Amino acid sequence: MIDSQSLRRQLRALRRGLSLATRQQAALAVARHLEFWPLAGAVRIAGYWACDGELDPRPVLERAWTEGRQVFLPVLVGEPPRSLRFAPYQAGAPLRRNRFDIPEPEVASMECLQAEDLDLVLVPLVAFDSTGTRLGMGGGFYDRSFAFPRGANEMGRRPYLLGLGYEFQAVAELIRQPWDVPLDAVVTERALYQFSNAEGQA
Ligand SMILES: Nc1nc2c(c(=O)[nH]1)N(C=O)[C@@H](CNc1ccc(C(=O)N[C@@H](CCC(=O)O)C(=O)O)cc1)CN2
Ligand SMILES: Nc1ncnc2c1ncn2[C@@H]1O[C@H](COP(=O)(O)OP(=O)(O)OP(=O)(O)O)[C@@H](O)[C@H]1O
Repeated sequence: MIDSQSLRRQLRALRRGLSLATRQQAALAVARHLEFWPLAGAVRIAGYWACDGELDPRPVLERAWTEGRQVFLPVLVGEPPRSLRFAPYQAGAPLRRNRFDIPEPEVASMECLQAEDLDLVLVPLVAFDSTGTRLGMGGGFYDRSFAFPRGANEMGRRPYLLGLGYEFQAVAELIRQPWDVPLDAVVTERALYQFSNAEGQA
C-alpha cells in the first residue's frame, strides 16, 4: 500500500493541476448533488476557504446563506496552532491569511464557535475511502478538533461531517489511525457517498 505522504503529494499535485473551469464545474456539480439533501437540517454550517486546488464549497455556502443558515470558516487556535475554532463568515467579509496562507475571517475569538457547536461541517480532504476514513493535509487539525465523544454537545448530538472532494480522491483503502475521525458522508462531482459512521445507521 502506498504511504500517506506519497499519496498526499500525488493527489495534491493532481488537485492543483485542475483548470479553473474544471474546478468550477465540479464545485457546481457537488452543490447539485446536495440539492435535494436537506443539509441535515443544519443551522450552523462550517465551510472552508478552498486552497491548493480543493473542491470549492462556495456554491454550497451560497445556498446556505439563501436559506438563512449561519456559515462559519475554520480559524487556527493555539500557539503553535493545534486545533480549530469556527468564525462567522459572510461573503465579502474581511479576511486575513493564517500561517498556512489560508484566509480566515478577522473576528474576535469570543465570537467563534467550538467544533461541537456546529451542525454540519464541510470537511476539506486530500483522499477518502469507502468507509469514510479521511486523509487531510497532515496537520491533524480536524482530527484534534472533532475528537470529542459522539453525542457530546449540549443537544446530545455531534456535527455531521461531510467531506467535499473530487472523484479522483476516492482511494481503495486508507489505514485508519486511532485518532482519525471518520466522515459521515463524502460528496464529489459524481456522487454522494454515505458511510455507516452516520448517526442512525447500522
Ligand atoms: N482550505 C482549508 N482550510 C483549512 C484546512 C484545509 O485542509 N483546507 N485545514 C485542515 O486541517 C486546516 C489547516 N491545515 C493545514 C495543514 C497543513 C498545510 C500545509 O500546506 N502544509 C504545508 C507546509 C506547511 C508549512 O508551511 O509549515 C505542506 O504540507 O506543504 C496547510 C493547512 C484549517 N484550514
Ligand atoms: N486527537 C488527537 N490527539 C492527539 N494527536 C492527534 C490527534 N489527531 C491528530 N493528531 C496528530 O496529528 C498528526 C497528523 O494527523 P493526520 O496525518 O491524520 O492529519 P490529517 O487528518 O491528514 O490533517 P488535517 O486534519 O489537518 O487535514 C498525527 O501525527 C497525530 O499525531
